[in-house]
Amino acid sequence: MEKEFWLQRWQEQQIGFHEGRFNNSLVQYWPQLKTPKAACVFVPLCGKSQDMVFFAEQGMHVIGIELSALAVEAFFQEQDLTPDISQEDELQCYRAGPYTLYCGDVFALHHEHLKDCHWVYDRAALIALPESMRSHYCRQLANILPRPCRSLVITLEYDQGLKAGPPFSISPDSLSELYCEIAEIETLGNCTEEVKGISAIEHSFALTYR
Ligand SMILES: C[S@@+](CC[C@H](N)C(=O)[O-])C[C@H]1O[C@@H](n2cnc3c(N)ncnc32)[C@H](O)[C@@H]1O
Repeated sequence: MEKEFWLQRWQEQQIGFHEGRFNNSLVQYWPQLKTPKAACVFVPLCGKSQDMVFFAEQGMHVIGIELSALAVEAFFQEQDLTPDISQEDELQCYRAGPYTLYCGDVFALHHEHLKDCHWVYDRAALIALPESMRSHYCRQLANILPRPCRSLVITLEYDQGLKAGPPFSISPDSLSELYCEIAEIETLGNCTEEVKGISAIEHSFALTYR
């Protein structure tokens, strides 16, 4: 999607993707990744997701990247935190408590930003991107993340003929095509979800980056 599309969604508060509570699959499957205390988790395309609070409550440091300053500022406001704001090249960095949120394009991040992040949480990030951007996104993460690195990835699968994305439908086969050369993929489970009034399957995967 064009950046303008997302900035406008936030401007108009068309944020139906925002759950406002911890994601059920996150709560169910994250413990299986056995993250050590005080680890650092990267949340790409983070919006103002409450899931970042889930990680902070477990003693983790959270690094997020989000295009919209409205989303980043709303997140800190809702957490009652006043961030320090600095400019780092093309990115604005907001820091307060256990959160470091970069405002800008995920493709502007580099290794230095994530050097301590051995964990990743991708909910509504990969599936927010059109097909033309997906492999670029997966390769970008693979290039900038340290090793070892594990990721919880949550996708939605539904009949794309019934509704246009985002969110885009990504089946386990498509996920495997995107990541087979980048990571070992373990299927964790699935459940049914409603997306734009139609039935979808939410799939959860644990990736171990090669
Ligand atoms: C579907 S929302 C999901 C937000 C969050 N992960 C959640 O679960 O609520 C996708 C988010 O990605 C952001 N986004 C889209 N393209 C981006 C890019 N190239 N770099 C950084 N953020 C981006 C959008 O502004 C939007 O907030």
